[in-house]
Amino acid sequence: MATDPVEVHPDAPGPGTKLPMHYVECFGCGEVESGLHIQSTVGEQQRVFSQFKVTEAHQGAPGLAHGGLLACAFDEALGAAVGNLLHRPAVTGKLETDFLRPVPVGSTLFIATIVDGVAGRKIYASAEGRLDGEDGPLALRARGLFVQVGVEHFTKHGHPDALEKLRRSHEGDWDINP
Ligand SMILES: CCCCCCCC/C=C\CCCCCCCC(=O)SCCNC(=O)CCNC(=O)[C@H](O)C(C)(C)COP(=O)(O)OP(=O)(O)OC[C@H]1O[C@@H](n2cnc3c(N)ncnc32)[C@H](O)[C@@H]1OP(=O)(O)O
Repeated sequence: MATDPVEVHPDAPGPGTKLPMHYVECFGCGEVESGLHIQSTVGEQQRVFSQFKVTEAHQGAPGLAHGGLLACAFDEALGAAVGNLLHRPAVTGKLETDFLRPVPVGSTLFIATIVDGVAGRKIYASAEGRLDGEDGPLALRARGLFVQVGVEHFTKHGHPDALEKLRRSHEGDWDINP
């Protein structure tokens, strides 16, 4: 698959910037009580670093994180990297996850994401998740294809007040006017 190199948007937040939640009701990064509460920070070049603290609310097997929620954590981390670094509204078209080690309740998953390449509306990103530290044991790998969409994707398919809700959630550094 041939891709163009990633061009980080000139207005993208710089390295070290802690990313705001993109939507207060988002299960991945918002204020939902049993949500994932993922926090992300911009890294160098086209990288973003995210953390997911696994609690009892996130169990599948006793004491272990649910695989679907781990995939959700990667969806959020990859999507945050794509959206914030490229400033392109995009949705997940495909998400592939390799589960290499169990992730216990009480651990923190350190997710390192890189935006790999762009081909028209298609944006490719990948990530690794390590246990309890940036250099901890490798627990997961994921690859995602995100597809750029227009604002009508959210207004047509989602809540009629989608743009207003996003505006209220966001800190205003995104142009989400149709
Ligand atoms: C205005 C608001 C802005 C807000 C920004 C705020 C800041 C945010 C910053 C950051 C935070 C973000 C954090 C979010 C994280 C979570 C993200 C999610 O979970 S998103 C929900 C789950 N995903 C869906 O619900 C998609 C459902 N699917 C669709 O709507 C469509 O299928 C869509 C848009 C993905 C594609 O449909 P088509 O009709 O527009 O385009 P077609 O032609 O089908 O695909 C375009 C290209 O992509 C390939 N493609 C699409 N899906 C593929 C797949 N599954 N596998 C392989 N290729 C695929 C196609 O083959 C095509 O490629 P070829 O151009 O021909 O080369």
